[in-house]
Amino acid sequence: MFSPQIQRVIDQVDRLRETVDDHWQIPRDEAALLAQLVRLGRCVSICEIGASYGFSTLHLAAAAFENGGHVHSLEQDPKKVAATTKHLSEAGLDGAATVHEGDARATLKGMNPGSSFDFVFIDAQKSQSFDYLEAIWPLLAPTATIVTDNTTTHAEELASFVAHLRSRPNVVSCHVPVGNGFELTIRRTELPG
Ligand SMILES: C[S@@+](CC[C@H](N)C(=O)[O-])C[C@H]1O[C@@H](n2cnc3c(N)ncnc32)[C@H](O)[C@@H]1O
Repeated sequence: MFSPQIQRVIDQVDRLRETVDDHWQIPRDEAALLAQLVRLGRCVSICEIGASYGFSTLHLAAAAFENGGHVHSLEQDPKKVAATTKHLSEAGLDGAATVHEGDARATLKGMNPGSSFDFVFIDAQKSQSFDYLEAIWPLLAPTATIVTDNTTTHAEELASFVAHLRSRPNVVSCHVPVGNGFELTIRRTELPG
């Protein structure tokens, strides 16, 4: 599914699950599906909120690279920013992704990604989900996919957020029970408002 160089780094970061307490990365099957969604949508301008050590970032960047696209990944922990940047470089994907250090809510406010985002992966603090959505909404392309992680593992905590997402204009949205479970939302400006 990926080149040997990229797969080697993905496997290396995957092993952090056994050694690092704060890895918090999505399961392998979910990461593979994310990459397939980016490929399927031919997405080129991707935003990730919450990189951790770069497991999901590597998948998104590998698929974005195939599409000639770029990932902007937002992470507040400097140690994880450094690690993710290193992992991207080891995978030969440093040109396909930029890791932005800081609170995503502030980063998004000052952000000019060049082209509006056609794919967003939200995987940071569940209690801040509404803030991320409000900050990202003006930066979305007319057709955009938004994946919100943990809708199985944190179903109760995310219930009002998911209900809100589904009620927004120009949106179709459903639960995908893979990995941690995620909400797959498509915003298309020509859908009913
Ligand atoms: C679940 S982990 C991300 C896992 C990663 N997506 C993966 O699957 O490999 C959540 C990350 O979000 C970061 N985070 C939490 N709140 C944040 C915020 N407000 N801005 C930026 N990063 C944040 C944490 O430091 C943590 O590394």
